[in-house]
Amino acid sequence: MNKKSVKDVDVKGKRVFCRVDFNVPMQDGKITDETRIRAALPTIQYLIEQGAKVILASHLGRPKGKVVEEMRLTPVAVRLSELLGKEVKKADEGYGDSVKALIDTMTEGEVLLLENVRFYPGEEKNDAELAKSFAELADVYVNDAFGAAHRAHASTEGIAHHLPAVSGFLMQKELDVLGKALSNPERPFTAIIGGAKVKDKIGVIENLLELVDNLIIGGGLAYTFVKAQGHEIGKSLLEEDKIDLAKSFMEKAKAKGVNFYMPVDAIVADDFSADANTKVVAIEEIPADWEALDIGPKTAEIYRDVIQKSKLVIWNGPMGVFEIDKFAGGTKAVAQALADAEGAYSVIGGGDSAAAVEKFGLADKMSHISTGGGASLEFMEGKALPGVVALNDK
Ligand SMILES: Nc1ncnc2c1ncn2[C@@H]1O[C@H](COP(=O)(O)OP(=O)(O)OP(=O)(O)O)[C@@H](O)[C@H]1O
Ligand SMILES: O=C(O)[C@H](O)COP(=O)(O)O
Repeated sequence: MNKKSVKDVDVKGKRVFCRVDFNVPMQDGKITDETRIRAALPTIQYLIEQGAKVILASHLGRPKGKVVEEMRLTPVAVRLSELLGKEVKKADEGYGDSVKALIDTMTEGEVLLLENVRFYPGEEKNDAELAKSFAELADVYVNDAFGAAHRAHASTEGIAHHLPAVSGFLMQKELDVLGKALSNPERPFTAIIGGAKVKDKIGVIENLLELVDNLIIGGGLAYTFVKAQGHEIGKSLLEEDKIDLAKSFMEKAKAKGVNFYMPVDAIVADDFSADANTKVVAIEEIPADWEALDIGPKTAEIYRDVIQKSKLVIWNGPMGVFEIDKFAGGTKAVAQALADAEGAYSVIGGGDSAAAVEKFGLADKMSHISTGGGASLEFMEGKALPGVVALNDK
């Protein structure tokens, strides 16, 4: 990567504003998945060891510029303190005099977590004044929030214009792994694209069609492609206005010699629920009153075979409604195929696919699980990430 990292600056005794992505799922005030907190530890620990005054900032949820009590970062400070084995102070504000006073009392190696930066309307607007207010708290800016790097916000982009601005270790690792995969892929290179909607995956399919040997389609978005092939899809998810686009993707794949894999069978249900009646049908035989909620066993077998023969696999989006056990089989089969494919480097593109791999207990079998959902998707679309662009060049 051509951006400076935390190793390229002297942080000893300095106040370091470190943007992390602690946007973790919470239920009743409890953190239900702490992956993102753990992923930020190497940078935080390094800053502590180097004798920096570590000022951490993050968003949590989407409070839309207002204080939302349930979205305070207090539970994160408590957990982080346990993971670091040292006290993490927690500010009740994100900037201003009260925060400055707290920072004035900090000694080298101490850690302070600021309040949710999205409590301020200026954060998501990338307001210049707010960015300055954040910058006034520190001497150096470190961005380790890969998960939020696709957002041009005051704490991810604006602040970088006021301080020496470098990347953290997580940011570096994510960019290195994803960047290498897209610029110099080992072949055969396979991309698996699932999830709910074609509309959300247009950019990524377009970009990957230029790069991959195999493109595997699954999830709700697959049925717009099935319809584009001329089959009836019953009540399955359909984006009418994307049928022509789906056709053009299939034609482009053919022209480029990309193998385009689509479901050949599906698990259909008479209702979108855990108690629905289900059956396996061939893809051209989806009954009018039923909806396809998972790929079928024959499809899973074909996809497994392609995955096994690949050297690099990138996966974004589940193959079915994996939150309901009855429709989780296809997603699980793909996850298992990746886990078993010893010769393949497997990259999970964050979001729901990462949650699925966790749910099936296969996370430690994957080569890299991105901490960014939207960020990894935009990266795979070939877009520049504002939070990265703003950092200092080497
Ligand atoms: N056949 C299907 N019919 C309806 N919904 C489906 C189907 N297959 C998958 N889904 C749903 O798609 C959702 C995931 O889609 P989404 O596009 O958000 O995936 P993603 O890109 O992995 O997520 P993220 O945006 O978090 O990265 C899941 O909630 C899943 O239940
Ligand atoms: O969860 C994420 O993908 C990141 O933390 C970004 O969150 P956002 O989609 O609310 O900007």
